[in-house]
Amino acid sequence: MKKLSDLLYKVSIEKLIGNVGSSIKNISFDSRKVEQDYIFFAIKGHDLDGHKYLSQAISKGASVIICEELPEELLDHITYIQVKNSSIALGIVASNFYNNPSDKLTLIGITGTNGKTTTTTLLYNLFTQLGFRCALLSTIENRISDTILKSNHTTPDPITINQLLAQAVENGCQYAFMEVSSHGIYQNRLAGLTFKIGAFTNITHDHLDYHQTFSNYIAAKKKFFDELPKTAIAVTNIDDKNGLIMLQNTNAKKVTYSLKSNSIYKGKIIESRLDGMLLQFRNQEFWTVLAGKFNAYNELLAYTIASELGFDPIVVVTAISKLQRVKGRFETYVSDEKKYIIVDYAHTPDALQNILEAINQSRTRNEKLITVFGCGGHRDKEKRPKMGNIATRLSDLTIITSDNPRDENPDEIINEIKVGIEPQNTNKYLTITDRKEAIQTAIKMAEPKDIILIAGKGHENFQEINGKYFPFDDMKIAKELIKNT
Ligand SMILES: CC(=O)N[C@H]1[C@@H](OP(=O)(O)OP(=O)(O)OC[C@H]2O[C@@H](n3ccc(=O)[nH]c3=O)[C@H](O)[C@@H]2O)O[C@H](CO)[C@@H](O)[C@@H]1O[C@H](C)C(=O)N[C@@H](C)C(=O)N[C@H](CCC(=O)O)C(=O)O
Ligand SMILES: Nc1ncnc2c1ncn2[C@@H]1O[C@H](COP(=O)(O)OP(=O)(O)OP(=O)(O)O)[C@@H](O)[C@H]1O
Ligand SMILES: N[C@H](CCC[C@H](N)C(=O)O)C(=O)O
Ligand SMILES: [Mg+2]
Repeated sequence: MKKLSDLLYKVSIEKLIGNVGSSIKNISFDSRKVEQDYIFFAIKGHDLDGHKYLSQAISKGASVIICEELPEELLDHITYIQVKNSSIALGIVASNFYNNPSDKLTLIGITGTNGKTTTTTLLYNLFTQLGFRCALLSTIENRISDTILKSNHTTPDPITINQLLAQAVENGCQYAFMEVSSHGIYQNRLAGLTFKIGAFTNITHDHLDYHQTFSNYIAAKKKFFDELPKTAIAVTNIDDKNGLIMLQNTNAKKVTYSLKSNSIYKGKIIESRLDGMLLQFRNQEFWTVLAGKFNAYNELLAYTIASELGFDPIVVVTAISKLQRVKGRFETYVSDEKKYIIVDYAHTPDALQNILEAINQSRTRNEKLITVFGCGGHRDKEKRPKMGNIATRLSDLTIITSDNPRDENPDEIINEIKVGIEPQNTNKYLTITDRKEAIQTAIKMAEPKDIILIAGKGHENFQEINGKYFPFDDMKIAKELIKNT
């Protein structure tokens, strides 16, 4: 049990009704999960308003309500705390409840449209290699040292974040690397956390279904940097045209990295191949098995962060040169017949363009490039025609198929993708709704040395159709089909 008064430390309270001397068993923002002696946070959400569930929370045992609007009828045995923003209060109380774990380790957050999972995973592997116990909060999985825990979000809710970080502290972790999504920033899932470094990868078209406009989306990302303390370091990619905006109003130390513009941490690609790259960071050259220009950015960001944390650049580069590819990110497999399979999580127009350009820059053009991809249902529809345009423009053949249709009709999604195809490319694509069949067709059509890119689902091991999750793993399926074709 924790003392309510201790949990309220740093929360700015507008009005308090009741006493703060009581003991609290746990905290929740979901009335369905409340038990005896819980604090319930009423949050105005995307679809529902948590203020509608006060009586359910109380009947399940909540003794304290933290809300933005007080109910008309107040009960004697309940403590009501009115705040300006319940989600910010939730973040602060969640940190207090778990003894402020982010103060006890070095927390690094990475935001941006693409590259968050790759960079946080590279950092986790890099710092583990340097001999530290580390934690990772990512889209693919959460890790506390060697223990792998399931991840349901890119950036989880504040209770889960603090629970994971507390576990990390208990486990002796010194560093934690986490992905910071724009949803997470906008919904104040990071309130109450102490970051040592906040870093920006890039910003391109995604999630406009949620943020409505591109400037809102930029503002959501920028908020992360605006809220960093003076003691933190704000790192940005200045090759991205919105990179400097992130640093405009931050109190943190400002650090830049780039492959093109002039910056503090300057990198260069000397040679680029499908099986790796020769890179130069500042004046040190090294070979990496990661492929694609975007991975040069991801490795450069990892290098920048490690250098800013005080590690010797030579030690860092040596460790970076040993890093392996991240699951579902430019993951490759070459069959006995020398058909080349690449599985990548490119699920935005920018990411698809980047991976296709990376492949095109590293091939001879004596072989065909076949792209298999679709777009997720119940997600930003503006991505669809753009991705149709890019795939057909940059591949010899495109097989448009389903991603995770969710509650949408997969054929309608495919039709929306087709809208973006330019007239000169209309003879360069097929549509096959069933993703496995689409992969099989690509494998059958490929000849030795041809390259098949399977994009959009990366590490995912399921396909979500109408609320059901069917087992589906692009790489596993491709390998099985290659064996049996
Ligand atoms: C649209 C969105 O982001 N929703 C997230 C948000 O839910 P919400 O607050 O809007 O929920 P709501 O349904 O409107 O309900 C409002 C409040 O009423 C409460 N409630 C509701 C019903 C009830 O009976 N009792 C009750 O108390 C809810 O617990 C909530 O506090 O806050 C929840 C807790 O943090 C999240 O789990 C939830 O994620 C949903 C499931 C989701 O799908 N989110 C995706 C889009 C997402 O967050 N993605 C990003 C980025 C992905 C990427 O590109 O990498 C991520 O970080 O994962
Ligand atoms: N730095 C980068 N710049 C541009 N594209 C990238 C970069 N890094 C990765 N990509 C592309 O974006 C895809 C997704 O990468 P990654 O999973 O690392 O991004 P993310 O930011 O975690 O995405 P999500 O928002 O889904 O969590 C990769 O499969 C690759 O095609
Ligand atoms: N985190 C992203 C991942 C999209 C992956 C793609 N396979 C899809 O299902 O649209 C999202 O939820 O929008
Ligand atoms: Mg991610």
